[in-house]
Amino acid sequence: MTRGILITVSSRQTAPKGRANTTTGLSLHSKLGGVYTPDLGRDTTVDGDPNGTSSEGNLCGEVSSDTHTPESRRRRCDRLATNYALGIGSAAYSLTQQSASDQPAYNHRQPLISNRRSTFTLLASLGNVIIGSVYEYESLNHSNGCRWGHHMGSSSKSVVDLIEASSGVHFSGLHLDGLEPRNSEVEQRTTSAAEHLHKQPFVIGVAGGAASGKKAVCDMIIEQLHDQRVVLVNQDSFYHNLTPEELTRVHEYNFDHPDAFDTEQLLCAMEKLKHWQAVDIPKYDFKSYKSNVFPARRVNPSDVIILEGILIFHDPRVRDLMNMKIFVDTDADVRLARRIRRDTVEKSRDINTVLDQYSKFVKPAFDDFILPTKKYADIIIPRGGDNHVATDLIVQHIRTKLGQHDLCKIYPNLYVIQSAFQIKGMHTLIRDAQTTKHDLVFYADRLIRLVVEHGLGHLPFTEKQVITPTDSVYTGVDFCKRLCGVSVIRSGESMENALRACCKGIKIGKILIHREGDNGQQLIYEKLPNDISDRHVLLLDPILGTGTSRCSRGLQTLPERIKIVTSEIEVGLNKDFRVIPGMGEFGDRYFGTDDDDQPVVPPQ
Ligand SMILES: Nc1ncnc2c1ncn2[C@@H]1O[C@H](COP(=O)(O)OP(=O)(O)O)[C@@H](O)[C@H]1O
Ligand SMILES: O=c1ccn([C@@H]2O[C@H](COP(=O)(O)O)[C@@H](O)[C@H]2O)c(=O)[nH]1
Repeated sequence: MTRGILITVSSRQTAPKGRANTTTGLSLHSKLGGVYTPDLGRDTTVDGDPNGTSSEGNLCGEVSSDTHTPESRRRRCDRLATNYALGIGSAAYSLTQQSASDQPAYNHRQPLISNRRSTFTLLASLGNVIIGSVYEYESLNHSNGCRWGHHMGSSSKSVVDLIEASSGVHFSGLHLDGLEPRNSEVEQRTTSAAEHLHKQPFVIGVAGGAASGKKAVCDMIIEQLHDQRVVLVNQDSFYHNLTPEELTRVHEYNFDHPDAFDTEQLLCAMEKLKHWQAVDIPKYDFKSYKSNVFPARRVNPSDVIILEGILIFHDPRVRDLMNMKIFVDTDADVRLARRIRRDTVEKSRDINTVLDQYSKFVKPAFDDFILPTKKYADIIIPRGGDNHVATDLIVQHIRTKLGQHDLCKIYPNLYVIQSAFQIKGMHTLIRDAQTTKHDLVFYADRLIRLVVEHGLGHLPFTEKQVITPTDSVYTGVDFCKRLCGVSVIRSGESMENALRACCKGIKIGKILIHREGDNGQQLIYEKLPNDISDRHVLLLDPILGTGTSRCSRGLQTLPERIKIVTSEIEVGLNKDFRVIPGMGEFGDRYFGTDDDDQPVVPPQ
């Protein structure tokens, strides 16, 4: 026997006529006066079964409480990790897992399945503000025995009430813990975050053994980026000054140990540069072993900062500053030969001292501290400065990143579809408060279709050969077919048609998130395909505008296999936490619920 909630109604915009599964009609008045018809589980279909008649995929079907225990629900949501989040405007929403580091490696031909505890990570990319919330799925009232498909808190309001409450400023699940909306402190925090993030420099780390050619590589990068503002910061500048006692026994001092560096001072300097402030960087003197002999070097903030040094990848806090990590990998004998020449010629040291230092400190430290950091590198350059192909590729990548939005420089998983005047034009119309509903829907649909197509382009594929009508072989690709969509009620429903148009018969689930949380719960309703764990998930949410600093954690911990695709990134938030320039209440505008004269009523 099956039991559960069945709420299926058609909204004027999206429900095809004649869909058979409507059993309960339900509509509500939005705060703005329009009538909104919730679309909970409406007309969701199964792969190859566009009528949604299969019991497997009929998400509007009834729900058995015993087959959907909290545990099974949790497991299924754990698996929601194979996701793509699609959005227009500032949309960026994803479900991700808590521990990115212990995930199985991404295999682009295999959907990822995991039973680990999930964290729902809500992401918003608002111009240069990254804000949002993170909350753990396990905290979402599993113990109340609530059934799959029901709204989730025992003392929660009805789904309809919650949708009603969700109208107004669209926050898509803003977690308001510790955040008092509309107070001036928060406003200030938001503004300053926006300012800081506005000019995030691109930070490149270059590590490798002493005399491996790090400086040579940096010089080549700087030379090729002559039209950009690039600064080089050497880890050498942050050597601790030697005490008088250490100076008397300098040959016993280990300059290759991580403790030889004042990493706190380096972090301080980087903090300033990242926040667009000039900084004075000491100049280390290899002869006196002091960094206060020469005047400090004034370093101005720049678009690109190169951090170079033997142990620059050693401290995780320094590594975390980097957008790109390069390890210069040069043979030990080449390094030694270069070092002997450099230290005898440039530093006037005698060869025995150089060899002693090498065997006592330099080589052991390379093996113990430097080589183990090679694993952190994004790029390993064999032969150092001789490798022109590698430096060309690196410079190309940096140029691409510099041409992108700041957020894309920092977060490799964020994709903004390439802007063209057509796209700008559609945004112009959608954002224009004077645009009629008819035009808004028309242009939003066009734009959404592009975002969906773009998102689908990120799906895994295999090579496929076909025979053309001219009997020729064409080598192409075959995209993964195990897909499903999950729309975030309700504005996400505006994207369902585009997804259906691109993927015939695709299953689409739904989630409802309450912006302020209902009894501490933000995930209010969910209806997901049973076999979601075997599918790649496209999460649909057109606009996302939220407001806590906790969100940056979400973006930073975003596993690579979760991608966010959007058509534009907003400038920021205003004092009322509305996305600016924004496009207003997209759901209301799209579904017509902001228009008293045109109520949307379900077909009876
Ligand atoms: N490709 C190369 N061929 C010959 N000598 C090199 C090459 N790259 C660097 N050197 C020399 O080796 C020494 C160390 O190079 P450098 O780039 O300063 O290494 P690091 O910054 O890793 O200490 C320098 O004297 C430099 O002139
Ligand atoms: O006073 C000092 C300080 C450092 N060293 C050696 O320098 C290298 C690191 O510099 P690179 O430019 O990266 O080669 C390191 O191996 C130290 O041993 C020194 O000899 N004296």
